[in-house]
Amino acid sequence: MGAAESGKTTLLEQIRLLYNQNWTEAEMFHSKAFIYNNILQNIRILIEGVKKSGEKLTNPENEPRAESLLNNDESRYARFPESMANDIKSIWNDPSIQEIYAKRSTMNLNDSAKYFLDNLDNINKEDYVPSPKDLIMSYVPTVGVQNVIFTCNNRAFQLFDIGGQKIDRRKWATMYDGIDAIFFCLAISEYNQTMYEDPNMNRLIDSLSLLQKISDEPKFKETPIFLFLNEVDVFKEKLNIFPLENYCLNYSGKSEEDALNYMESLAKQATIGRSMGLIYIYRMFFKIALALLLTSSVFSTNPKFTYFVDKLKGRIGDAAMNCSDDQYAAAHKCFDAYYANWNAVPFTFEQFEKQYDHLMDSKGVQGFEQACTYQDTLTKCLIAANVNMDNCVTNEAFEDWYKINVTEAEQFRTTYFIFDYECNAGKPIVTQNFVCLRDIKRRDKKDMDICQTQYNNALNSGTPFCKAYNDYVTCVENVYTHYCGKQVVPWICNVEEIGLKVNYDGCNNQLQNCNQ
Ligand SMILES: Nc1nc2c(ncn2[C@@H]2O[C@H](COP(=O)(O)OP(=O)(O)OP(=O)(O)O)[C@@H](O)[C@H]2O)c(=O)[nH]1
Ligand SMILES: [Mg+2]
Repeated sequence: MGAAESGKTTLLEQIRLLYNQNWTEAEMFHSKAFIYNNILQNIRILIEGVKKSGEKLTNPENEPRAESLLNNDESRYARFPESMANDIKSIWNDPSIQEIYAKRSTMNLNDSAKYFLDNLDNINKEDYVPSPKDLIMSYVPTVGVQNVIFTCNNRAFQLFDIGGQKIDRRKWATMYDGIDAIFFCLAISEYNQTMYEDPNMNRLIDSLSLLQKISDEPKFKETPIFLFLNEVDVFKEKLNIFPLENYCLNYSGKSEEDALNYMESLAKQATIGRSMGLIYIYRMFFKIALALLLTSSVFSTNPKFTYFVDKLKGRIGDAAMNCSDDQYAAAHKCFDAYYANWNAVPFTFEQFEKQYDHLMDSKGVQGFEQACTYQDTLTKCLIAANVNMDNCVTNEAFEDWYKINVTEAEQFRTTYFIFDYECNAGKPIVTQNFVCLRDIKRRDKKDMDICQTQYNNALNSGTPFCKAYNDYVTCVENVYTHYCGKQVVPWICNVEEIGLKVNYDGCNNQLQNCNQ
């Protein structure tokens, strides 16, 4: 859900790409028609932009061409005649148009204008077939309902996409039954824009009141909302040109981060009264990059990217969270009791590690045994509450409970799994080699840095991520063998692999067998 042009269909298309769902010929045909329409609309907006600024086109020959484009067919959904295509190209390359394009955030210009105008030659060919990237970049207003079915984590999902223009919203209520989760898109970049449908209505205000309406809808009382604060890229670009305080009078922040936090606070206000487990807010930092990257081989092997894709899949998986509010609250209590043992104040991962090291240093192997009793109590508590770490205690849960950022949330959550291993299957190795394993962290700093550097270099030179990670694990194993002996290899191998697998499961069959 979300207002028009907030990115709903873009999100759906990305999901389709992730799950390898091809477009049908009819859809292709439909989108292709809109690409021509997008091109014409965009060049018209640019011409109007030059006019409004009181300027003229730099090349006088372009003036009559521009007039004819403005006065020609209202809209166009097919290839341009040769002469019209040439006119558009000539105008697009006009310095005045390029200058106004540079200031595009002042206009309601579609973000993909440049992409399509630059590619006009190709698009206007008789045998042109839009690429996935073209389809993602185009804006095809959704009329009625689209639906996609895909499988993630062995669960089948049916995702509906509905039109966000005012006229379409009237039909929304007919879809409210049987919905398990809502993806809501809010284009935060629109704070300075008004609606096509209602030129007196600010788009951000409209979007927020729509969000509030959905959040307050009795039928969605128990339905989780995944809120995507979208178009962060455009938002950041705009901030310098249109200061946020001119539009949001009670905003007094200074930085980009302040502005983003402010937007998030508006979204929170609109969803006030929802329990934490029923609203998840994400910032779409990746703009529409996800699908574009997916289709580009340069990026699809980039570890950061594959990691991200996996996270998005995880998030979609979260929609299926078979974790009730009660389980979520019970899990929170289990972790609160666990962390109370550690007395890490302030509650940061660094402080937690300090407390851990202190216990190991002061009490030796007994300290480790003590840490394992905390861990056992925690695990028992989670089992008693029938809580599954995978779909209930996500990184987002840690962020939510402890008001920490995602990096720290990941560190805390990963530590749970590593301790779980160390206090069970890995326990004999840890207790038998305790002092060496404890002290190696300090002694081997330089050797470990070498492993890290080799790993970074491998990635930078294009080694596939899983191979680079595997080589890194081998390197670390060698360091541990050198100081503590071969018997500790299964331990370090497992610790390193768990650290990866908790957050990314794309390498499972490509990592070495740790033999334990
Ligand atoms: N720069 C940028 N553009 C985006 C982003 N998300 C979507 N877009 C573009 O915005 C346009 C509108 O996106 P859609 O996904 O079609 O919008 P919608 O919410 O489905 O709109 P309706 O179907 O009319 O309700 C498309 O041209 C997208 O390529 C983003 O995060 N950043
Ligand atoms: Mg749409």
